[in-house]
Amino acid sequence: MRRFRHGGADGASPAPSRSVVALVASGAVLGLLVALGAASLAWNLRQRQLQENGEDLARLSFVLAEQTEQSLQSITLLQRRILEEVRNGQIDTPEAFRQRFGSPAFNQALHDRIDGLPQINELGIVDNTGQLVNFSRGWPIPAVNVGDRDYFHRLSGEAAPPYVISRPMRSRSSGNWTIFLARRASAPDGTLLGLVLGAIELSSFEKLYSRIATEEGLAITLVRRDGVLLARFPARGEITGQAVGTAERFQQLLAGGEHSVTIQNSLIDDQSRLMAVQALPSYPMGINVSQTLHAALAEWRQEAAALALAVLLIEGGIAGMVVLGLRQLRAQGRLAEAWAERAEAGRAAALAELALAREREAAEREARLKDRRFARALDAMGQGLCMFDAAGRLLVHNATLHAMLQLPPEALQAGMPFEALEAALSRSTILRPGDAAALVAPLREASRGGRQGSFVWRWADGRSFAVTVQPATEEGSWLASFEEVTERLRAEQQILHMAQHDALTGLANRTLLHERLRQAAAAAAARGERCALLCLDLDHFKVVNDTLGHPVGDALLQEVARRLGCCVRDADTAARLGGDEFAVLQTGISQPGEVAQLAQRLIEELSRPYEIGGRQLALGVSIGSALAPEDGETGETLLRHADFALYSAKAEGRGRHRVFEPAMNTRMQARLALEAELRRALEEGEFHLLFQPLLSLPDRQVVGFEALLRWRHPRHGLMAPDSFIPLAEETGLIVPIGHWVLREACREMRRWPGHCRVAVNLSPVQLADGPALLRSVEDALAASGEPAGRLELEITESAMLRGTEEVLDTLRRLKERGVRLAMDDFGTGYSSLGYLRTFPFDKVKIDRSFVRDLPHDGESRAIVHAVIGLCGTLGLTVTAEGVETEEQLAQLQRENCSEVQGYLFGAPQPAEEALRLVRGAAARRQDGGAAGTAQVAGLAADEARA
Ligand SMILES: Nc1nc2c(ncn2[C@@H]2O[C@@H]3COP(=O)(O)O[C@H]4[C@@H](O)[C@H](n5cnc6c(=O)[nH]c(N)nc65)O[C@@H]4COP(=O)(O)O[C@H]3[C@H]2O)c(=O)[nH]1
Repeated sequence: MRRFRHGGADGASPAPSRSVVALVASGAVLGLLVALGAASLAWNLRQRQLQENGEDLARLSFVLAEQTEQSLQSITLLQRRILEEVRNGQIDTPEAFRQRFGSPAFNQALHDRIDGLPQINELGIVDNTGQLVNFSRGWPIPAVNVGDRDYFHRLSGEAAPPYVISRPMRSRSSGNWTIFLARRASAPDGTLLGLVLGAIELSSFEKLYSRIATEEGLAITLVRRDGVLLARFPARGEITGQAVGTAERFQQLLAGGEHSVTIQNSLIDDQSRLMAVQALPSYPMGINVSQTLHAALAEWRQEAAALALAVLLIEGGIAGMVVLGLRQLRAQGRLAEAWAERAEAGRAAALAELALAREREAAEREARLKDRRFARALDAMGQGLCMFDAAGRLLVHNATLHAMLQLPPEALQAGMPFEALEAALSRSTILRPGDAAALVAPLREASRGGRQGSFVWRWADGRSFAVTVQPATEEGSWLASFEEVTERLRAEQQILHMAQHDALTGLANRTLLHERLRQAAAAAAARGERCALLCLDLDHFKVVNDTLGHPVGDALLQEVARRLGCCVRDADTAARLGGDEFAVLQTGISQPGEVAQLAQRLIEELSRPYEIGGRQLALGVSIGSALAPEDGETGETLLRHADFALYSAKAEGRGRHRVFEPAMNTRMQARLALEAELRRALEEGEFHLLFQPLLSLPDRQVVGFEALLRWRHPRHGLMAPDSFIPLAEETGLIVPIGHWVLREACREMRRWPGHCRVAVNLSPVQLADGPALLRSVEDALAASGEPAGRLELEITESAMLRGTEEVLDTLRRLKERGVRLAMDDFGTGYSSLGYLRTFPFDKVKIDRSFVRDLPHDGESRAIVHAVIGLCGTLGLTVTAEGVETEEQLAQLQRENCSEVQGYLFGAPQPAEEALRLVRGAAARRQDGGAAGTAQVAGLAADEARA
């Protein structure tokens, strides 16, 4: 009381003025510290945001570079195979090159080779003058010359590089923006023979990028290392093919290491961008994935705004407190004066004190309000937040964190140590056992000064949260923020999954299989852990796909993949290598017999009938396997050896499993040589036809011949069709060969009397392309000038098994044209009788396996009886095949069979002998009498025996 009176008396009180200065100074220092702390926090958040976005961009550029590399690898593989053919075929002049690779047969081969490789648009062959001589797009080849193209100049000159990736240009065959991967074919003396071209349309890259680059400000660019722009999303068509940088700039962007991320000014849109550049490992190209800084920092701007608001509120709070303190000091001063001047005016002083108390109360209310506003701002943040002091006790947290964890309001309390926090989290209804401990352990570590930075907190229910731990103030307090990143992680996982899995079946793709194979082979070589690679090929899938259409083919492949998945263990890898090729990597093998057991299981499972779209389908599977480390120590060797074993399995009749043996290496070379020879045989005229007579009953008159193909091989001599037709069907060569057979058979028929027909065998592969078959038949008939009714086409019953509307339509159109249709090998397929009603056949040929056992075998007798009876009802001719004895003939005559064919009447014979046979028979008919016919049979039987 005295102190106040004294100060008030001399009018210059030093104590209150010192308090005022101290109060204002501490308010200013506190405000400054808060502002500095917030600025530092904002800067750290910005750096973290850039780092996270940069990592995302780097990951994406890596995945896209891998995928582009794969596309180019598939072209390179196909080109190398063609260049190997140049070397193996000892092609050493440009003329020989043009002849070998400019043929229709090679056109079909090109088409087949890119079948199932959607990333390649076209394969082409160019001669040494730049003239296009073949391409996979079709036949005939348009007159196109690429002699003026940059890649032709570079590859045709001296010291040419092994290959060139062209500038983007409009393809002269398709008109679309395209880049070419061109390789030079040289003779052994270095002479230019021509080029092998692989084309990729740029729109395929741009489509892919547009699907991926959905985030704002994202751009994906494919560039050549010399800075030429190949493709970009968002598209900038006007600068495609132009240099948008230099080789130096490209190097500079890569300088930061494999996954370098930098901030650069884009040379394309002049915007400041966060860029990640990834070079392709084997080609002079790179992927640049970038995001505008504006878009990259969008999230950060929101956080910074919330922080600024929070700082503003805190600063306001501090200012309020200072003002309040000043007022209080002033009030104290006034009160002291009042005490001094009016000591006896107790009542007035009491009133003043009361007023002061009210004022203080109001100021406190104001401060509480500001606190609440601050808390509300914190709660409004999208991220969950909590702050800990240096001793690891909870200081502050926001409502977002509460909501995220679905905790009751009182669960988190200021001052809580970690043990209490873990106990509180364990009471959350959505956290599972272990989730709380998984969070608190790294937080505790952070409080000891260990782990600061970001980590992902995964919940047992599949959700993930990015937790960022960072220092908050110098006194050792620190902040943990929580953001749900489940969707973002899922999207990243999905991109990774897409790059490693087959889109149709979801199985591992070739890239992933190679990776796992490499790891397993390395483990086998280093630690003796055995693994095996099984290569699978679906028998006859191509025919099903071609005849029933791709949707059915796709559904079938998906079902195959599902069954495959059921047969293997989790540790194994089931993969689709493309088309109908699958593979299984079996690991952890203790006995080699386990491989055979798995192969048997796969054969049984995949051969069970399939029900697709209400239709029953049958497939077989052939399997080849190789075991590591015995059969190969690297992934490549294992794959090659399993492939050889697969070829052996297919060659031995399909539907079986073969284990790799060293001798297969040699056999494989022989098979590849046979394939090359088959291609050459057509051009060199090594095929010819034999003709086997068809006789009517009961008069035994020759009514036609079946044309049967033979190959006069320069080294192996005469080859029967069974030894090369399956390979011709597999490679598609059966189409040009079948066309030759039709023309040749119709040409020969012109020399026979008018009542004699010629029968020609059709392969299911020919039947699969109806329009091409119709053209081929038209062409053969037009060239011979003979009526269509003299041509009979034999279609095997197994081809009909895959019958569809399209096949039926082709048969109807052939029938409308007047061609006769015969069902061959009747009785060897399923539900044969149904086909006779549905398909427009004129004739049925009973398979020789039923005729062989006549007349003694009761079952064969019953089948022959039933077929002849049914065909009689339907008005169809019946030909019995493979008649060898008089006994068989007598039984067939008893059943009223209408036609016969077999060694008893004549073996397949050269055209001149067939001609002599019909002319002799005609002469004898003019003489009249069955004696003549009997002679025909006797003569033919002699020939058969000879
Ligand atoms: N045991 C016995 N066999 C007899 C008798 N009479 C004829 N054969 C043989 O039975 C086969 C009849 O032809 P296929 O059933 O159409 O069966 C043919 C046909 O499916 C196919 N083929 C032949 N030429 C062609 C062709 O130009 N194109 C197509 N796609 N396939 C052809 O090759 C198969 C085998 O032809 P080839 O070896 O010439 O064998 C011929 C013929 O020599 C007999 O009394 N007893």
